[in-house]
Amino acid sequence: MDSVLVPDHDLTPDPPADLEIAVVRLDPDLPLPSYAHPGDAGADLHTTVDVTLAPGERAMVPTGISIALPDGYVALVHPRSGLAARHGLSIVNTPGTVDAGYRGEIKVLLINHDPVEAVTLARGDRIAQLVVQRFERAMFREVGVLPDSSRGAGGYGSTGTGSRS
Ligand SMILES: O=c1ccn([C@H]2C[C@H](O)[C@@H](COP(=O)(O)OP(=O)(O)OP(=O)(O)O)O2)c(=O)[nH]1
Ligand SMILES: [Mg+2]
Repeated sequence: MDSVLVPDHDLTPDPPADLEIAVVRLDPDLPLPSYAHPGDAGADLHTTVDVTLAPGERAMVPTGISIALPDGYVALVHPRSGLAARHGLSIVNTPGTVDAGYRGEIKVLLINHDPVEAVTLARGDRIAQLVVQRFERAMFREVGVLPDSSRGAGGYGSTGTGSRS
């Protein structure tokens, strides 16, 4: 091994942001999206409304913010693992895709997967997290035959589940 990359996210209390994103607060009483810890990938989003989801129920929940991403960036709306573990709460379309040109309010399509318990969220609760990423814009060039690969058409469990070592 040539080198070991040493993480510095715990050593730098407040690392500089890599990217500035314009945000409009449609609900000025609620905070901007924010990272819970230095080095976190996801900035938490808040609900502007009280909401209760019965078992199996889903709802489109407003976050009170709209953003303008620079070209070449996307924001992905991911579930929070604590809510998933405790309540079975997830996102129907996880991860939701917020396109760079979208200027509307970011909304979260929550779903309660718990078979028995309802889940209640209060205005201001952190319900999801936004991960901002660069992406590549592809040019889909049609060809007659694809290049060979080791995997080929194998998928959907073709390698099994046991240890492969
Ligand atoms: O979880 C999400 C997913 C999407 N959006 C917003 C931003 C996104 O840019 C827009 C459209 O999303 P998407 O492309 O996933 O939906 P669609 O069903 O393809 O709608 P459209 O035809 O408007 O693209 O909706 C959200 O606020 N939250
Ligand atoms: Mg779309």
